[in-house]
Amino acid sequence: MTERLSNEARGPLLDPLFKNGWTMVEDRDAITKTFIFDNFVEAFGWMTRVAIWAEKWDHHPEWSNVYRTVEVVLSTHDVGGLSALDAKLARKMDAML
Ligand SMILES: C[C@H](O)[C@H](O)[C@H]1CNC2=NC(N)=NC(=O)C2=N1
Repeated sequence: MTERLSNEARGPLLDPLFKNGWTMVEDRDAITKTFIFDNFVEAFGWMTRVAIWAEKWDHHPEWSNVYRTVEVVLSTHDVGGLSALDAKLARKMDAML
């Protein structure tokens, strides 16, 4: 069962991500990061690899791509805010760079 992150759970899950370039979205319980690649093929290839995990975990990013830049926002729509799944997907995105 996915649930919104408690205050106690946030530090351990989110602080490592904040150290890695993720930030909170203003006025929303969501995290965001902008990834810049060498070129479009690198950007889209990374998105494709991430998409396979997103589908496997049934947890999907909000993201947009312009040329070699990918802007990502992660939040759990079913609970109206951040859950452990967002931290898990963020870690996978960083690991797949
Ligand atoms: C029915 C399906 O399992 C849900 O709608 C899933 C799909 N992907 C999802 N992705 C995200 N980011 N949040 C969700 O709450 C979510 N829910």
